[in-house]
Amino acid sequence: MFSLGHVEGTACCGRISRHDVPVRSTFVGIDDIREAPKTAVVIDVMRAFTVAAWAFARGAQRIVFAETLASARELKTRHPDWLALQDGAPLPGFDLVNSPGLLRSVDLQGRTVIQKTTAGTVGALSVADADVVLCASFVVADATALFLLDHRPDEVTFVVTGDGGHAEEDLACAEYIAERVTASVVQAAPYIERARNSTAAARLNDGVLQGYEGIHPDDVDLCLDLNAFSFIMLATRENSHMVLHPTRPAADSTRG
Ligand SMILES: O=C(O)[C@H](CS(=O)(=O)O)OP(=O)(O)O
Ligand SMILES: [Mg+2]
Repeated sequence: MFSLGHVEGTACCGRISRHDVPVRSTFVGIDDIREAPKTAVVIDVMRAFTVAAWAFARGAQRIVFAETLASARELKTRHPDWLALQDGAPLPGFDLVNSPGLLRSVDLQGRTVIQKTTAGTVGALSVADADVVLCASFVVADATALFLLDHRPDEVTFVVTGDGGHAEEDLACAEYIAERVTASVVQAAPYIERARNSTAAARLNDGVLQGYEGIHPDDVDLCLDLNAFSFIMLATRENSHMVLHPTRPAADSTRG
């Protein structure tokens, strides 16, 4: 498996290292998107794409994004064996909630999950026409950076889904991934601390204190668990749906 940590950050012995090819990164909120970018990385750390990664870790085969709660219920009606997931307190007609702490004990082997959340799934659907759509969070950060390093698009549009494009946890994760693509060594701790001190983290911790359903005491820590998983999450169009799949970056053999 290719290790990002060992790629030289500068030209060495005449060899142009991978990091010398600039990848231009832009960071936008959902409402800033006017046209589909070529390569989009949709970030939702707390909690949609931490939850999505945990769903795959628990055996889910794919995740279908729903535009609205109503369309999620309609999909569930048409496909009763699919599991419907939404954020907030449990709702009638839904099977799961958008909590990694609650999801990590559920067996999802071979299942299709319908996911509708406040920000993450909206962000993914807003760039559905992009050539490449990755959905990411800290738990798949380096794998996502490796994919970008491998594919080296000229430009990457990071969609910061939370708080109108200003969610500190999402921006920190996006900046970490962007840095991981261009620099050979990156200290992750400052990025993780920005997320730990974010409004979203405070909201979740407060929700635990208030006893809100649909939040687990471990949710924040699970969202900050850097590189818990080594797969990426690629979203593609399937018929009229946008579907997320876990994909392993190609095993490295010849990368310099
Ligand atoms: O479920 C979550 O943690 C959030 C709720 S909110 O956006 O912070 O209100 O939704 P998500 O779409 O996962 O960011
Ligand atoms: Mg979020």
